[in-house]
Amino acid sequence: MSPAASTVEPRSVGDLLNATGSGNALELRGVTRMFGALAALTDVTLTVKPGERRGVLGSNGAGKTTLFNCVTGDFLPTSGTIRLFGEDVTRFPAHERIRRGLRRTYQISLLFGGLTVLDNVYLACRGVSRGRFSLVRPRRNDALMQSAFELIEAVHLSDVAETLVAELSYGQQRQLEIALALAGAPRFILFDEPAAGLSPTERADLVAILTSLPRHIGFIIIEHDMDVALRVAESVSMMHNGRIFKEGLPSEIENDPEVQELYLGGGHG
Ligand SMILES: Nc1ncnc2c1ncn2[C@@H]1O[C@H](COP(=O)(O)OP(=O)(O)OP(=O)(O)O)[C@@H](O)[C@H]1O
Repeated sequence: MSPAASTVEPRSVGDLLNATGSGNALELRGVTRMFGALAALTDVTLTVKPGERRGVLGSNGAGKTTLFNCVTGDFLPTSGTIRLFGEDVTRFPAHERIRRGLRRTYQISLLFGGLTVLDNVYLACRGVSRGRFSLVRPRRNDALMQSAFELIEAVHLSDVAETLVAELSYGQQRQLEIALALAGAPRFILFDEPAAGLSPTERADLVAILTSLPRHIGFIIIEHDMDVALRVAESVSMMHNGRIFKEGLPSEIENDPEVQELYLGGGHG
């Protein structure tokens, strides 16, 4: 089964609405997150349609990672609501959101360095499958193993499938993280600065991988590299001081004087 062919049964009326194209994949309404007296997010409202590819840009401390943490359930918002495919998941634990097709990558690597690329991806596929506690040794024609090979190919790592992760380049490890996020028929992925620390060649490879993802998988990409974000995203939300202050097409954002002043001027690290 290829990632493009993956399907998830509808779980709710919201899912059924989305099947006809009238719902949103992700919807935040008035989301605020306080850390003591500090407002990391203030009244954030954001909607992303199924299959849409959204860039979220902003200077250091703008609230981008906190936004992701609220969507994944790593943090609960102080106020506001979060809906995933029409369902209110605001108070759901992270694993319930994963069950509904949400995935994320992290800025920090979470890979098993002592295992091969194939083992890492196979375990990710196994972890989100029904038989995840089986101790039976996998065969190469096992359906999950086939899925693992397809995901490895989708992130351009077929040549190093049997290589230990600790021996991969940094860029290859970031590509592997994308494969892990693709395991188990995701419907929406949050990419947290996937281009950070990559060489120009690796960035070009990353752009090719992200633009080739199956069209039904929507995503948000947080990126400091404006060039990567604007090439991958179809729409962009700009954040500053915990608020979304502008949304538009990549071409509109790129040429916006306020964005240029705030993002390309000072404050961007
Ligand atoms: N766990 C936390 N405890 C206290 N303050 C936090 C916590 N997480 C984030 N913050 C604060 O919330 C604000 C937003 O941080 P956040 O990490 O979301 O920004 P960001 O846009 O992702 O920044 P960067 O681009 O540097 O990763 C910052 O002022 C940060 O110091």
